[in-house]
Amino acid sequence: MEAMKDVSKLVFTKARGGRFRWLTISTLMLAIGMLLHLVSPSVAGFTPNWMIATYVVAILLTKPDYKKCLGICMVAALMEVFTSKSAFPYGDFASEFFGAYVAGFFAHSVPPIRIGKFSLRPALAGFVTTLVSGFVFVSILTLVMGLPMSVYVYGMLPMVLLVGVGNGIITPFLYFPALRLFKTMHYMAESDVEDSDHSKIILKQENEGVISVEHLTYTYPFSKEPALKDVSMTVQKGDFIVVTGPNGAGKTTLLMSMAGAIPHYYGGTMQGMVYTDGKAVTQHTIADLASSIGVILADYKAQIVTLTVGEEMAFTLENHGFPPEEIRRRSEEALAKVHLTGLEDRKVATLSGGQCQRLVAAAVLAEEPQVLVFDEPTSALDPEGIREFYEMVGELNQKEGLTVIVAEHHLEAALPYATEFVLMDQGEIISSGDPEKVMRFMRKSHVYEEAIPDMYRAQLELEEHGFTFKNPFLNVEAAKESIIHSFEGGRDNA
Ligand SMILES: Nc1ncnc2c1ncn2[C@@H]1O[C@H](COP(=O)(O)OP(=O)(O)OP(=O)(O)O)[C@@H](O)[C@H]1O
Repeated sequence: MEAMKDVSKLVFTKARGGRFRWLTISTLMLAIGMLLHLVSPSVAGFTPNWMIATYVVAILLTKPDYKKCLGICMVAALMEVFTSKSAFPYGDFASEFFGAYVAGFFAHSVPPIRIGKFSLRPALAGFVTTLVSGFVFVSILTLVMGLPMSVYVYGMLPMVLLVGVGNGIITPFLYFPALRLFKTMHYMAESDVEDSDHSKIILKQENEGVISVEHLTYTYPFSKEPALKDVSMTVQKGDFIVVTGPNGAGKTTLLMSMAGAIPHYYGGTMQGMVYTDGKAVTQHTIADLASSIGVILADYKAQIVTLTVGEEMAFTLENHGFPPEEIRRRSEEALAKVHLTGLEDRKVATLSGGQCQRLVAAAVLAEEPQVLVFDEPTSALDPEGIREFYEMVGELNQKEGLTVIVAEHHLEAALPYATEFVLMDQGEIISSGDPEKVMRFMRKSHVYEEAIPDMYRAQLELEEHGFTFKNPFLNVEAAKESIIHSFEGGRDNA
């Protein structure tokens, strides 16, 4: 470790984001490579190696780490083995092993080398990767088949050189249109800049808490204005935090930064830092973060990937490699917590919206996270569904000790459970603390005043007429008690 940075405010992060986009782009490129391989005619016995050209393009575009480069190239090799007419197709596995590292080297360590706006890197990467991969392939073929040296030297090696030149020409023709296409789809990073590497610095959490957001200013890729501006906030174990604010205030962005999706998935630029479990979010892997912080998105149906409740519960747990009895135990416990016990065989399509949402919560709970993050969970629920939802989340918080963070516009049902209420506007936290204090601020400053629940608004209006109340009207019981108390002599000026 080189340097000590204990002032989070100074930490700058640039991330390309899209941790999984490499998979999408590579799959598409390899599919294109396979099609071209099958249909391209050979000219005088010569065809370019489309598979190498397309995996080089995929690796240059997405710059995955070397392990992922190897993964991409092994898939390419498998496709080559299935379609190869060579006498020893398995040599492709060895040749593409070397190809992976050469292409990875060009992506990570070779600068773009520009002539005007045009980068020479794709042509060079296509040429050199094909030479290395081809050389390994023909050498193995010669050895395995016992071919004469003269065939190797005067036939195969010149052919490798020729295919290398061919690939040096076709690779840019694939690279630049693909770059343009994926950029218009916002699949690409804004620029060639590498992700910030914080591996050599010690980042120290300043405030204690399971999550600590410290002076965070964050700008999405392709965006000029920051979505969060110098936001600081601490989440303590067992907290129930409700975040509100007008549309575009930055609620989802704040939640995504606490869950680590920012910057790991979204990319963008960040000043300041978010810490979970005492560790900077940029120094966690996304897998670590996903198992300690469970996220239920506003579009929760997009998180369902299987057909039945039981399958959905098992899906992530199987991916974690848990044995069947552990999967059964965790599934049953998590379904019980969201009141869906016994529905394992039900088709997901037959569940109500509220049940689907609880299923997603159960699947997340089965991973036994410490923190649950809900982004606008009640936007598609009716009033009864909203009430039931908060009863369930309230139980998870109070009985199971889970820390809960919710972005919410429907405050009436959420606030009775809140230990802390946060008001955001234009990317900033403008008030936070107990719900009563923040709602008074909303009323006084006219920021998102319309979201104040009717019951509490009535209390504030009555207070403006000189009444005082024992308890804030955060739920019917508290309001009833306060009104009775007031009639029994709590009125100030009347
Ligand atoms: N993926 C994105 N790329 C670029 N800008 C984004 C992206 N997502 C959100 N923004 C912008 O960031 C700002 C904050 O958005 P965010 O979704 O966090 O607000 P919000 O308070 O959750 O709003 P809502 O209540 O409408 O969901 C907005 O200006 C929004 O346009």
